[in-house]
Amino acid sequence: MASKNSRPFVSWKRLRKSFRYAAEGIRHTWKHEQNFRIHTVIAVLVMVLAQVLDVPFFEQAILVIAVGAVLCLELINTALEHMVDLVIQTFDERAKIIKDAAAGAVLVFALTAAVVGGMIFLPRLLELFHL
Ligand SMILES: Nc1ncnc2c1ncn2[C@@H]1O[C@H](COP(=O)(O)OP(=O)(O)OP(=O)(O)O)[C@@H](O)[C@H]1O
Repeated sequence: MASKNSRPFVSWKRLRKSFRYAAEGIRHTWKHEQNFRIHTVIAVLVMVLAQVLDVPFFEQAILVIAVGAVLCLELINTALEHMVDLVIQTFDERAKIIKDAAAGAVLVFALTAAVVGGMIFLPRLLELFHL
């Protein structure tokens, strides 16, 4: 029997497979979760606006982290929703708490990202429109 230790340090086949499965998870979430689609479109618009307003590189990096984290939380929220549905098919107060808390985590970080976006964009937009 081949032991785990005899595996190569990097198996390109396994690496390709793990990327494929991750892409399938993202595709599934895009297809079935409206909030993920909305956040993805907002993420793209935020990065386009950052280019248009010539936001400095470091602040763009902060924006990338903020929008990326929102999308990651959406994916984790979707995973949790499915896990709960797999384990509990009836109404259960604990299932409600798990789903609501996970949704709350997405909301908290989405609001945090919105504040970060406001801090970066608002002064530039006000200056642009001479306000
Ligand atoms: N098994 C359950 N027991 C108790 N409450 C549940 C259960 N499943 C869902 N809920 C409640 O219904 C809400 C919506 O759950 P649902 O699984 O439909 O997720 P969703 O947020 O609507 O996701 P989607 O975007 O896929 O529609 C949850 O946040 C939770 O309050």
